[in-house]
Amino acid sequence: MEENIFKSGFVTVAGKPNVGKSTLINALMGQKVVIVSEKPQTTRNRINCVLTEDNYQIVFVDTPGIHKPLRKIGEYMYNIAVHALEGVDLILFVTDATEGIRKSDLRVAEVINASNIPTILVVNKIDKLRDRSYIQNMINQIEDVCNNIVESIPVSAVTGENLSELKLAIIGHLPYGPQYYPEDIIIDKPSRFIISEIIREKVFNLTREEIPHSTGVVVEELKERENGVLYVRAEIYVERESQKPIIIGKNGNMIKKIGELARKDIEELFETKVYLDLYVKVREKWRDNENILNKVMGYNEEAIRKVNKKATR
Ligand SMILES: Nc1nc2c(ncn2[C@@H]2O[C@H](COP(=O)(O)OP(=O)(O)OP(=O)(O)O)[C@@H](O)[C@H]2O)c(=O)[nH]1
Repeated sequence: MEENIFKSGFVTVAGKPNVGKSTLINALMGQKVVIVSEKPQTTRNRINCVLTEDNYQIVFVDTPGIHKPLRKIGEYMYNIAVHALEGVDLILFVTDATEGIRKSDLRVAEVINASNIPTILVVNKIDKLRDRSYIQNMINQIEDVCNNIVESIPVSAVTGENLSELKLAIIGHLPYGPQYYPEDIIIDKPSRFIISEIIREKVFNLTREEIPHSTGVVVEELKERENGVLYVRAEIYVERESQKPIIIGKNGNMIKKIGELARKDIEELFETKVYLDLYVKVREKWRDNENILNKVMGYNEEAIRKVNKKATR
């Protein structure tokens, strides 16, 4: 492959929580690689998703939504998101068309403007709009704050409207460059992380109120047994004793459901039979416990620094 005809680059997908960043990445990737839920602040970590074709490689950097941090974990998520803007080739700034432009979008716009990195504004969820005449006004409001917007494209990550135009625009703004990852890599995280994310997605989607945000998942053991079955032992952390029975559910129904759905997804992804052993543990205030965040969940300063593209290359 000649380098001078191959385009490549790191593309950070940024925006406030719940605007559809992860859904957009899955749609552009053509398969589900990152978790999605209808609740804000689902994405907690930085995840690189790699799309390789004959003449280009796009490395999408999925980030937590940029929002005011309330806890230690929120601070971590904020830092990850802001640092993920450093040193990349392009930013996709995603907004939610159904909400209009809010103060929280303008705060993100200021952070993106300060980065000086070429940015495509993506106005998402247009499938939900009854009147599309407001879109241009939203674009103008963002362009007033962000001097680095190179193009603005309304899309729907769910119906796929305008996604091929968006993909062409992304490739158009990428530099010529090397293939950073081998073509069989689609996500640059260890298996344990990917599995814990799949389980976390099920908890997020099946539980309500404060439960989803109070839970964390740690894969404690992962090994292939002699019969070819992949054995996974994972712990679901909750913050209070009273939350434990909610995750377990009546007669263990909830944890069974979480396990069944997660097992199916893990089996599909790893193309093997899986035995999933789930436990619920109370870890008081784990979201403010630096030791748990750093050592157990891998949310640490080093991980934040690693978001810099130069370090990844
Ligand atoms: N109707 C519609 N819904 C969408 C679209 N894109 C995303 N959604 C929904 O919006 C919700 C949030 O989507 P996510 O992809 O998890 O959003 P996110 O920005 O990654 O969220 P955080 O992880 O909180 O930062 C989900 O319920 C999606 O199904 C879209 O184009 N149209």
